[in-house]
Amino acid sequence: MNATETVAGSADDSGASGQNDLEAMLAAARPGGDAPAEASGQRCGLIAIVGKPNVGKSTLMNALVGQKISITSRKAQTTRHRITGIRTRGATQFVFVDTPGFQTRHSTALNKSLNKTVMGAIGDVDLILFVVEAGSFTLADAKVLSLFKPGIPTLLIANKLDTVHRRAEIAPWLRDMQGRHPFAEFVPMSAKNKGDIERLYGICEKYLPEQPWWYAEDELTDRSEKFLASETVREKLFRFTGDELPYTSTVVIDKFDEEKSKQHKRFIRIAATIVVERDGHKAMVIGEKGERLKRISTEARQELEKLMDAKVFLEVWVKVRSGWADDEARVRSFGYE
Ligand SMILES: Nc1nc2c(ncn2[C@@H]2O[C@H](COP(=O)(O)OP(=O)(O)OP(=O)(O)O)[C@@H](O)[C@H]2O)c(=O)[nH]1
Repeated sequence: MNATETVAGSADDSGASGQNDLEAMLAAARPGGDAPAEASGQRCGLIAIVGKPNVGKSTLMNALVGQKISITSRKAQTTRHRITGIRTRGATQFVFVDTPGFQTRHSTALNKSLNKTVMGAIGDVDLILFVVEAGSFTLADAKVLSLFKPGIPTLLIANKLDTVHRRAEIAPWLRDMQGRHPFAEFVPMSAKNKGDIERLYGICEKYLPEQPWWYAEDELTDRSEKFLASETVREKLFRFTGDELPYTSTVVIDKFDEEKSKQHKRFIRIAATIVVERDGHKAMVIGEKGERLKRISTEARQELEKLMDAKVFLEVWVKVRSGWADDEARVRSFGYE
């Protein structure tokens, strides 16, 4: 067993905003298709970042991908996994796959679907980054860990090391962790520390197989623009409602049409529906005199215009679907299966 004792410095502010990713579970097909021609010395592989909610997965993902994910590719989805980010450094292409926050507390149909997606996402990756908070291991962490199939190299990412004031306590904790799973390596670090992120690339690299890259060097994501639209509205929804709104609220894109325009290079018309569970939630989203909904749509539109380099017309509706998180058929109809 190889313990990589990395002691991080203090956190800086480079961590990007956390992204909750409930929408990230639409399956597709495996990479391949238009892969670049054979190239010697190249490495490329799939990496899943997995862990219970709030351990810093999104922060880590954003730090590893290097910048806010933007649309760079309009080609059809060619991966079975949902690719969150692609980063090419030197001879290695790191392809990060998405795993929704693992939910252990509730067991609605939505959560069952989420958990299935987590298992699907990590079944055939090349490397798993199992993220926990340094010095802590709870039942929820154990539940996530219990899903891992043997044989896939797994790094224990002991994140938020900057919040651990007594570093001496980490060594016995790491020894305890050794007994819990045959981890390939231990990486105590802070997702907010640039030096740690650099070191992590070096560690991950050797677990990725030698094979030609799947994507062009400058591609960052292969998510569709429609998906990006729903995610952007969702991000603004949660930003402006804070913790008040339950995570079961979601965003459905009803219309996504690119139209011809004389004035604009690209003109995209989008209709989105925010689906909430109760009338009270609907009122919360709409806000006083519609102010909150207006802010959500304005900010989402402005961001989408930048991301897609287009003029965007965005309409956002709010609908109440009571109990939808418990209704399996409905969860499927929203594309979560
Ligand atoms: N101090 C410190 N805080 C961190 C670090 N990494 C993440 N955080 C914070 O931890 C909180 C949760 O981070 P996220 O990246 O949203 O966590 P997540 O695991 O993606 O959470 P879910 O989306 O709920 O699954 C945020 O407030 C982050 O700023 C770190 O290395 N040090």
